[in-house]
Order: sequence, then C-alpha cells, then structure tokens
Amino acid sequence: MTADTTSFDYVIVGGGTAGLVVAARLSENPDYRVLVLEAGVDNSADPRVHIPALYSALAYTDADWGFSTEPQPGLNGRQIPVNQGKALGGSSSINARVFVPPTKTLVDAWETLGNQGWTWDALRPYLARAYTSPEVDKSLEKAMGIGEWTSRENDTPRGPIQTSFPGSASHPIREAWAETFKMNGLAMAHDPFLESSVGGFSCLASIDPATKERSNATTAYYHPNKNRENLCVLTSARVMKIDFDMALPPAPIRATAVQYEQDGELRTVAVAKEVILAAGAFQSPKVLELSGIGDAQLLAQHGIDVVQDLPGVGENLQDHVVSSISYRARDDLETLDALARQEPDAIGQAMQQYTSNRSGPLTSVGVYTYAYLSLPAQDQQQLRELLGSNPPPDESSSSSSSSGSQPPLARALHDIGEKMLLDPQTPSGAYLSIMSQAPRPDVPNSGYPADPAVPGKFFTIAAMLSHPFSRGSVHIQSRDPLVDPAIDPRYLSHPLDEEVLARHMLHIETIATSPPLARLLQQPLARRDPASHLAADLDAAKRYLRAKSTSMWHPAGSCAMMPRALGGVVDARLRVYGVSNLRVVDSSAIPLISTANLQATVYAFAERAADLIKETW
Ligand SMILES: Cc1cc2nc3c(=O)[nH]c(=O)nc-3n(C[C@H](O)[C@H](O)[C@H](O)COP(=O)(O)OP(=O)(O)OC[C@H]3O[C@@H](n4cnc5c(N)ncnc54)[C@H](O)[C@@H]3O)c2cc1C
Repeated sequence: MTADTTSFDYVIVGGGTAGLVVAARLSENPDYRVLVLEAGVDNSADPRVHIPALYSALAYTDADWGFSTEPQPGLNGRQIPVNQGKALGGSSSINARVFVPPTKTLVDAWETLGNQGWTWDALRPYLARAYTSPEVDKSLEKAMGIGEWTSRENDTPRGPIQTSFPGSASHPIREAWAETFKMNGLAMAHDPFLESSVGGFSCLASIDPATKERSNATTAYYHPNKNRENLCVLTSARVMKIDFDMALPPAPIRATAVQYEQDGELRTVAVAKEVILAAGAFQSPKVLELSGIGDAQLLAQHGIDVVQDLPGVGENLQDHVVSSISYRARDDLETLDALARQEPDAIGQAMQQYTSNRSGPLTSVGVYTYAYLSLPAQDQQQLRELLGSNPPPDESSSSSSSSGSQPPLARALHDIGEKMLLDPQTPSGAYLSIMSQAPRPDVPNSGYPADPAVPGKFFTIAAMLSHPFSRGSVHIQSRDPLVDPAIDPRYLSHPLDEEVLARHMLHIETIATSPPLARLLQQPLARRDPASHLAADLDAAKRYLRAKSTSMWHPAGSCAMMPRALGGVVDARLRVYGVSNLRVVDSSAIPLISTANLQATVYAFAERAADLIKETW
C-alpha cells in the first residue's frame, strides 16, 4: 500500500506472531485501512530462519532482542537468557517450531479467572482455523506413533500455518515413545488438538511438509496478503508511545495516534478506530508504561504523566522453566549430535541433502515426541500436604504472596492450581524428547557459562513446569524507549514449583528405563552430565534444577486478561481498562500460560481476538 500513511483505521504495534494474524484478518475487509509497525525487518529469506535445524543460530543476531532476566534467586542467582524475535513474524521467526496445543483444563481456567466465554470449546475452532494438520499415510500411522489416536484433526487445508511431523517418518523414537507410554497406561487417545489430555504423543512442528521450510506468521499470514490495497506493513519502525485524548470523565480516554521512529525520524500516525498492541510479553507492558498506562507510582518515578493508573501492567509474568537429562544413546540410533558439535563434514553433508531434495537432519530440530503428564499417585498425598502448608494469603493481608501476586489473585491462582495439580487428567509437566545432547552456547554478558557439545550420541528428555504458581514482573527502567525493561520472572520462587518440577525430573529416569524406549539407550543409563544422576533423590533433583534449569522462552501474562480487581489489564474483549479503543492481543494478554510451547495458543488467541475486534465495528 503506498497511499496516505498518516492515518489508519487500525494501527497494530508489533508485526509479530499475534500482530500479523490480526493484520491479516482485519484487512480481509477492504473498508478497513490497517497499518502494522514492526521494529525488525522481514528476514524470511535468511536460511537460518527457514531451514529448521538452524534456528538456534539466530540467537543474539539482529533478529533477536537478546534479553536476559534479572538475577534469579530461585536459580542460584543466575541471569537467564530470554530471547525474543525482533523481525517481521516476531518470535515465530526465530522459534524452534514445536507446535503443540494447550489442554482443555487450562483454557477452561481462563474463564474461571473471570474471563467469560474463554473456554476450550470457544478456543478450539480458532486453533483449527490457524493451522493445517498434515496428511499421513494410514500405513505409517503406527510407526509415526499416532496409531492409537481414535480421531485426528482433519488434514483438509484449514489454517494458514502449515504443519508436519518433522524429520524422518521412520525414526524409531516415535513408535518406541508411544509404546512406552501405552505400556504404562498413558497412551494419548486422540490427536491432542482435538481433545487434549495426558499421555505421550508424536508432536507437530510448524514446518511446511512440502517445502520443509518454516511456516510462520510472516509466510502464512503476511506474504499471501501483502498486496492488499488496505494493508500497510512498515518494518524497522519502532514504536515509542501511544498518544491519548484525555477527555474529561465520564467520557472515556481515547487513543488518537502512535509515535514511532523510522530512519532516524520520529513520526506520528493517527488512528481512526483502534490501536492494537502486539509487542510481546516483555514489550507490550513497556509500550503501555511509556504511554502513561501502568502503576501510577512507577510512572511518577520515571516522570511519566499518568493516563490510567493500572497497577497490573507488567505484573503476573509467567514462563515455563525447563530442565533436561541427556542419556547416551545406542550407537546405531540416528541423532543430531554431529550437528550439535558443528562438525564441518556433518554440516556439509546435511546441507547437501537439504538443498538437493529437502531431506536429512536439517529438516527438523530433533524434537519428535512429547508427553503431557500429571504426577504419579504416590506424589499426590505429598502435594496435598504441600498445598496445605502453602496457603494463599487471607483477605486482611496487603502484601504480595509467596507466588508474587497480590492476595485476591494469589487466592484465585491457588484454587485453580490446586485443582489442576491434583487432577490425574490434567498435566502438571510437559516432557519433550530431543534427538541429541542439549549443549548450551555462550550467552553474551550473562555469566552463564557455555556447555560445549561432547563426542558420542545422546538422547535428551526435558521436562517443563506446565502451570507455574510463581509470578514475576517486567517494568520499564527509564522513560527512554531504547532502554531494555527489567525482566524478573521470579522462577521457582513459589515453593510448590520446585517441588512439582523436581518430581517430574525424577520421573524422567522412570521413562528412560522403561521399555521399549530403554532399548534405544545404553543400559545401564549413562548420563552426559554426572550431576543429572539424580538417583531418586528429591533434594538432588532440586539442586539440579536450581543449577541447570532455564527458560523455554514462553513469557506470558504481563498484560493479563482478567478482572481489574484481580490486577487485570484487559477485559474479556481484550480492551485496556479505562481506554475506549486500545486492545492488547499477544502472549502478554494470555492470563494463564499454556500447558507447553506457546505458539499454537498465541495463533488461536489472536484469531479469536480478530473476530472480537470485527464484531465491534
Ligand atoms: C528462541 C525461541 C524459541 C521458541 N520455541 C518455540 C517452539 O518451539 N514452539 C512454540 O510453540 N513456541 C516457541 N517459542 C515461543 C513462541 O514463539 C512465542 O510465545 C510467540 O511467538 C509469542 O508471540 P507474540 O505475538 O506474543 O510475540 P512476538 O511474536 O515476539 O511479537 C512481538 C513483536 O513486536 C515487535 N516489537 C516489540 N516492541 C516493539 C516496538 N516498540 N515497536 C515495534 N515493534 C515492536 C517485536 O519485534 C516482535 O516482532 C519460542 C520463542 C523463542 C524466542
């Protein structure tokens, strides 16, 4: 679009995962003029973006905001890398592409928190609208580990995101994983996108099955629509703040314009209908605070005029903590360790396979299987006691609780958490397998030591805490828009989080010794890191977590959709409290983090948000 760029019906701040979904859906109506302002560039031609196995090479490049947390007391004071995409497509342009759904109980809990109409039944059609499930030859279903599914999401094209079961269809891990969980009574009965529950399953990736390239918000939602006359996407355009018309009460405050910097110039664009904030979980709260919406005391500290006193902005931050154990694999198992060690011969051969016929190890990131699990029955009684000894604060308490939330929210979260933790049909941990060791690259300026890859073949099982009780925050440190926000997720600050994740870590050992999976590993088990030999010792598991766990890069909840009395920032139609035409649509508005990796949930959330916006006008 080349016409007048000084005024639009909708201005979307952030052309990331959610922002591009909303832009594509709103611009379906030719009467709406839609502008997207994105700080990064369209880097989809970069091989590191589109070749699946190269995603980690994007960390700390121009495509990454390169954030780290404040020192985390719950993780031995370490500063944890929390990378975020700075590109058209946002984090969907740098992520690992695992494509897994939230569970029914989790999404239903959004409504329990006070968001009427946000249930699994309401969200499910939007998950289906966001992606296309891959076609699978019937004869391959057993080997693919999906033979037990009595129903599967339809493979007729539905949504723009293309998905596939990544890597080689015949890799033995899929069937071995599915059989192992089946023998323990934990086969996933259906495609988890249809009726999610507990059990082991082969997982999808947002990789186009035809091209074996990344399918993301840019390729799926923007490129097919980029010639629309009414859609304008500006890249290298960094938003500084939103301007408001401060009408006298009772007239509501209105967003009137957005200020952004491009090519060294400060520009302003006027807004006729709405501003939609989609700058991600760390930067949507930042843009609100810089614009005068947030905790009045914090804004005053930075000399920012208060437009709306909304103390929930930047609070309720959640993320998935993850920890893993790498086991020595059988010598004949196909793994990605040679690539993890960056061996030139292996890279050359893999590149040759990929460029000649889109095959070989570069077609996946080596994550083929998942499991959503509750804790075994023997842990339930202990958890009951732990829940009893960590009660939420009472009505009279005015300070924040051990979870990091104010009392009313802490009570609501305690009740929801208790229900989910004690329900055997609700997972409290999400496990993933990786077909290699999990080395850690050097993280600039973090004091986070590199952990280089070692010789040999490995198979890694990681566990993430699905529903953390801990809550952290993200706030501006300055009124200067170029200064990074202070990110403090308070990982494992709630005592129950460490207790739950430590038990899941011990369960990893049970999985690794259960046949038929165990037959793919060297037995007796040999671990890459001696400290990961936990020997059924809960204290050893807790020490290991504090020393080794990290972020899975899924920040959420920092502009939460919740009642204002609970510290919410947006209502159930995603409108910022006190402002008539400003919404937040991205991971920051999701009130309770998804069960596992977040992108599928963000796509569905944004699809539904687009309908809510369309209903308004
Ligand atoms: C390294 C990594 C690996 C991941 N792996 C997976 C995975 O395998 N599977 C999975 O499901 N999830 C994964 N995730 C998480 C998932 O990708 C994110 O949760 C999701 O993409 C977030 O979407 P969003 O719309 O909230 O934010 P984003 O997609 O990050 O979009 C925010 C956008 O806003 C832009 N922006 C920010 N501030 C401004 C400003 N002031 N002006 C203009 N633009 C601005 C950003 O540049 C960005 O484009 C991963 C994330 C990362 C970072």
